Amino acid sequence: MTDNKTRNLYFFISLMFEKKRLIVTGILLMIIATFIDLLSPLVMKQIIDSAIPEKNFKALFIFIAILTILPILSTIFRTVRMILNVKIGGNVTEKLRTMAFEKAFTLSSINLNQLKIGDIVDRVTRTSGMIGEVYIANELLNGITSLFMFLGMTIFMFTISWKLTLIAFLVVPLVFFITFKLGRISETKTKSYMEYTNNEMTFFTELISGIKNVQIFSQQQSEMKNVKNLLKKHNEMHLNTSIYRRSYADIFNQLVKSLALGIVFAVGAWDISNNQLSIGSLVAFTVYVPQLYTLVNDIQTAYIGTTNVRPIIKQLNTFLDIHEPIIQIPHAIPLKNVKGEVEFQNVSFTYENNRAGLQNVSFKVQPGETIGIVGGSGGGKTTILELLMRFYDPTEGAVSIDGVNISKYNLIDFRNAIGLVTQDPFLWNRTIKENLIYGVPNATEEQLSHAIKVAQLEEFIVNLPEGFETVVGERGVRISGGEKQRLAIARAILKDPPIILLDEPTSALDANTEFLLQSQMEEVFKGKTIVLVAHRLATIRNASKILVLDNGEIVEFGTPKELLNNQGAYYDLLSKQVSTN
Ligand SMILES: Nc1ncnc2c1ncn2[C@@H]1O[C@H](COP(=O)(O)OP(=O)(O)OP(=O)(O)O)[C@@H](O)[C@H]1O
Repeated sequence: MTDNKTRNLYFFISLMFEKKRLIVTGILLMIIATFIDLLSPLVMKQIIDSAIPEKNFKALFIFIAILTILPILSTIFRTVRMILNVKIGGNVTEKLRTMAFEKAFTLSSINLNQLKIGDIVDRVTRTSGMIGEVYIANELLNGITSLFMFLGMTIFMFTISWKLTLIAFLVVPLVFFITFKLGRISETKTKSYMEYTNNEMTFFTELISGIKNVQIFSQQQSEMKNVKNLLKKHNEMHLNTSIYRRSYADIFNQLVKSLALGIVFAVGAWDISNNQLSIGSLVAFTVYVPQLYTLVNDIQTAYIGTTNVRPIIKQLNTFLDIHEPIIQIPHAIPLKNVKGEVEFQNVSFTYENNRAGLQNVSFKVQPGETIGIVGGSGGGKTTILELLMRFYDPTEGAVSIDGVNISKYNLIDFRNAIGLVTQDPFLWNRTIKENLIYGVPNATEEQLSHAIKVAQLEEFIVNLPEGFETVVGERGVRISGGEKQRLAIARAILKDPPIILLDEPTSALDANTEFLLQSQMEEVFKGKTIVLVAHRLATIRNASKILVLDNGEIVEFGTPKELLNNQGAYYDLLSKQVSTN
């Protein structure tokens, strides 16, 4: 749904035309309501000009009854119209939120590293809501209907007195002039307000997720000071923006309305004294003029709203148009019946901050082999897995699976062929079962029991108050790091992909559980290609090959036996670990 061209204002407005029937019904309801409103002054005119002077009490009674019923009917029609507007605007918001979510799901790691969670949440919620629910539902649709009404009312008033109509219109251009001026100022104010609230939202989102850290470092006071400053500035900016958005316009409109009414009254009174106008007609005009200016007010609000929505649209467009480097090429190759050969050919990779992750890395893993990757911290081990998941594309060289560059594969097929277990796996705030079958919704009870048995989770789950149905908390806060890791391993077992990437998957386990889990994993993962990043060298003792990395470069590659015989980097690492243990 997200195209790469920036969407203009018309694009956003056109989204509401999906609900054409509702729009037409709303306009019709409004025409009826306004027609009803226009009738009331006419009835008043009849009461004053004929029923009272003729002492026609029957007519008077009927007119008064009509006067009582008309506003009720008008209110009902207006209310239904308002509900329709909310529905139309809500539909636009829903569409925009869907677009924003679709975009969010395609964000590559490069963009996710740069964007802030607060920004993404803002685009998906507030920005989309402001366009659909506020601008379209409240301002634009009201303005369009009022424009129709304004034209209709002008004709209606003309039929009663062209002279008073022209007088009532004398000051209308003044309103439109001021509207134009205010619109321009308001757009600038809204722009800075949006930028400010955006940064504020990002700050708050980070602060809330870091509350524990605030407590650890006892920074409550200083963070509270930051919060108070931000909130104070927010209030000032909000007030300033609101004043330009509405208050000045309201005062000015009232001024103009009173002026128009005064002139109409003066000219009307003069005409009555010269027998050129009936009292009833003047009374009708004193009702019409404020109504007319209410419509002008709505048109004005729509105009100012249109200028204000531009910066909001720009923000949403900027998000929707973010360039995605990791895309699926047209006519991508489906990846079925994976053998599991993994190859890095002269791969170099630089992170976006120009820090080299890997330099000229080449190695090959045969189907069914296990390769252990070791090396110092920051050596590039995780980067190898990130490239293998195609979270990033290499700056140079190629990563291939079964002899084909992975960028040529259908992205979904490709990611389905790989299971990734990280050191700190992400868990949803859902039940254990829901977390386990995430990505494998059709897993059977037997598969589930088998996976938890292999992952050494049976006892843990049995002892939970609600077993499989226990909710693990946001990011799995209610369970331990080791339990999270075992759940992630169970998930990979359930997914059963031909290639498995393990990034220190058992680092949080005690030696005994790790040993049991390892031997079980070796059994169930037999025949699969495994890339295992390890700090504890004991975990890769049975690997087919070992790759030693340092500063993004390969310093050694071979079978464990070969590397031991070499007495090089791997031998040194192993000796250090043995002596430390
Ligand atoms: N998202 C990123 N943006 C910029 N630089 C990064 C990013 N991720 C990693 N790096 C840098 O790339 C280099 C390799 O990092 P990598 O995570 O692959 O190392 P590692 O061998 O897995 O380290 P460790 O054993 O500490 O987990 C490091 O210098 C790291 O600071």
